[in-house]
Amino acid sequence: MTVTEEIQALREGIDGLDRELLELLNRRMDYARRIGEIKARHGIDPFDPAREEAICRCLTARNRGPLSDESVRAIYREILAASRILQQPLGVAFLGPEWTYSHLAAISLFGHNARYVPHRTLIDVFDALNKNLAHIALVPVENSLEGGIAQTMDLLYERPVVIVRECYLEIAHCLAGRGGEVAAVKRIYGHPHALAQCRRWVFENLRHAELHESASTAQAAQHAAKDPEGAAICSLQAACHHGLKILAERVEDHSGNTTRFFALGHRKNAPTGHDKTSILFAVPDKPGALYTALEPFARWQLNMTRIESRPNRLMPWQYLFFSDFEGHRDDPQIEDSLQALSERTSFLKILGSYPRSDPMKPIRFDFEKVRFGGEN
Ligand SMILES: C=C(O[C@@H]1C=C(C(=O)O)C=C[C@H]1O)C(=O)O
Repeated sequence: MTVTEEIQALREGIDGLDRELLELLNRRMDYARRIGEIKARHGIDPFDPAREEAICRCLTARNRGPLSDESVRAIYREILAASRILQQPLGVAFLGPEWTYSHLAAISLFGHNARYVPHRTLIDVFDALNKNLAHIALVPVENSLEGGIAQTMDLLYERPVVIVRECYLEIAHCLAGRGGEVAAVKRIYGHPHALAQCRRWVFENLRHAELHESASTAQAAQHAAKDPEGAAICSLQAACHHGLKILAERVEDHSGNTTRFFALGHRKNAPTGHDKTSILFAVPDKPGALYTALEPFARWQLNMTRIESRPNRLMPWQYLFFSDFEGHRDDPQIEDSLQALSERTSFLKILGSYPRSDPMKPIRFDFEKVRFGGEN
């Protein structure tokens, strides 16, 4: 057998499997369409994030390779997106323009087959959800280097929203320009957070360049595309989208730069057995108030994964606490703790229970694939 014949024989195997896969996928879509019809008749929201996460979790648990678990998830992200679109295209509002890290986070959760609508400000993103112009609002919550995103925290306090998903995205910045070399760059465009995250690299490599703040990393790429002597600090995807050349990769000062995002909706999730719950509360101004409020969580051995305070802007010198812990609000121990908490706090808002993601395994976008699609 020649090499060509050998490859041809194996390709026949692949072609046969692809035909079977297509047949199976269409049968799967048919079930989803039928479920969609039942949901439409009964006014049920077509999108069920907890069910989707349960499917992915069950499949990755069964997976014996050679597919990696990340690949199984990536494939199912798109299968689920194609399935959802048969029921109703999912409208996702995010902080634009296109190819911001928020856009990438949204794609990592909902696949390429959704109706993504960029908005100019975080307030507009929340408004899109509250005015029912989108099913989901995708917002950044905290960054591993810079901490909580103040405006998101304030809006979570003010607006009636429910957290339905979380995701951690690795923030990998590049320096991208219209051409030339790093040394020829006279102006650097970047979002203030991105500039701050690359401060040392810029000092060491482009000490004399002027720094220009942009409203987003994607807008920085737009500016760089118009300035022959300029460059942007942005994602590879934003650079490719604006036809920029990658002058340097991974220019952030610390590896492990990760941003956490919330997908907000209106409907409470069912438990998946692997959830996290986020709450927001204020305590009365008296000794031991915070300790007393949290005591039931310790008694039930609930794992608190975050606690962060923000000034309450409606009541000066009072504080709001944002806290996350493992488990679902319907779990008996958490129900009990939340009941006790409501009696010991001056304000309590349960922001939602949602499938838990691992901050140590953030979503990474495939660099090679992006470069292949771009100019470089
Ligand atoms: C088909 C359904 O609707 C949507 C599509 C899903 C799927 O394709 O498996 C899962 C959850 C929902 O977001 C369902 O609720 O089961």
